[in-house]
Amino acid sequence: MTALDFTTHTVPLDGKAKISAKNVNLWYGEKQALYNINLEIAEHQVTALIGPSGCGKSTFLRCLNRMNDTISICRIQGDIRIDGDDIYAPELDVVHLRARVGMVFQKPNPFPKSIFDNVAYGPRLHGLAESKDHMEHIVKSSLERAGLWKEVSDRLSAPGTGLSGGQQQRLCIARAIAVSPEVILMDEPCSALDPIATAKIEELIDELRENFTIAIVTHSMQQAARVSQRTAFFHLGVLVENGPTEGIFTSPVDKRTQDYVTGRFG
Ligand SMILES: Nc1ncnc2c1ncn2[C@@H]1O[C@H](COP(=O)(O)OP(=O)(O)OP(=O)(O)O)[C@@H](O)[C@H]1O
Repeated sequence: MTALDFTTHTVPLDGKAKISAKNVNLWYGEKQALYNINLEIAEHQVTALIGPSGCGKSTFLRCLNRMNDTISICRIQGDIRIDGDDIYAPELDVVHLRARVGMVFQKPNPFPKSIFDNVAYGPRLHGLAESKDHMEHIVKSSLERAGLWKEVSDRLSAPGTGLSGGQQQRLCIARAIAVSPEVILMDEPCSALDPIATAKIEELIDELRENFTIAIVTHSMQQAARVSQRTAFFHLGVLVENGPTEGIFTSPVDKRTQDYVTGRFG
């Protein structure tokens, strides 16, 4: 077995970092899944996390809103900050963190509630609406921003689970937006969708970056190229290369990145 190559090539951000991860190591039990990750995520940009299956991209994404806390055998070391706030600080309120850093999963997972209540869930939990009218405004504007309002405005009390797969995923995006997060994490959000629904979500991602910082895990290099401004390539738990997306795909520096983006493995 060849030794792991821990080299990381980084093209620094040209704007502000919203998230900064330093020397992040992570273990599931005895097995190390992330090795000394140093990555900055640019504000109001889309950062794609790519790499072969099992390379640690979802694990890293889940570090950013402490979703890994729910896995008892998971242990993390290092420093992750959002706008300078240490998200692993002992006094930090994880519920508040997850309102700042929302998440959209691979499979659309609306709650078994009405469309309205799916979107109103977070604002209710966090006491964000001052009145019934205010709540209605939050729900409407979240559905509008998720590009779903026109399709559901006449059936807000129908179950969210009755929508098509693509609509359900946009409902989940509306649910994430409703609490005004600063960052949205997306873990392969289009993998269960057909090409038309995928195109709609990709378009939406591009619009959302105006107001949010987005990190997206994707298996599709075409998708990473279409939606992201920066790309981070992971391999065997190591962050191999990160920089502007075009550079990663057209002139990668590391042989491992070259092999992946040219389809030699993965
Ligand atoms: N809950 C868990 N318990 C134990 N090991 C885990 C757990 N989740 C992930 N792993 C392991 O950590 C490593 C990284 O997994 P991760 O899911 O982050 O990779 P990935 O790059 O997102 O893969 P994929 O593209 O297949 O989703 C893998 O070896 C995986 O088996």
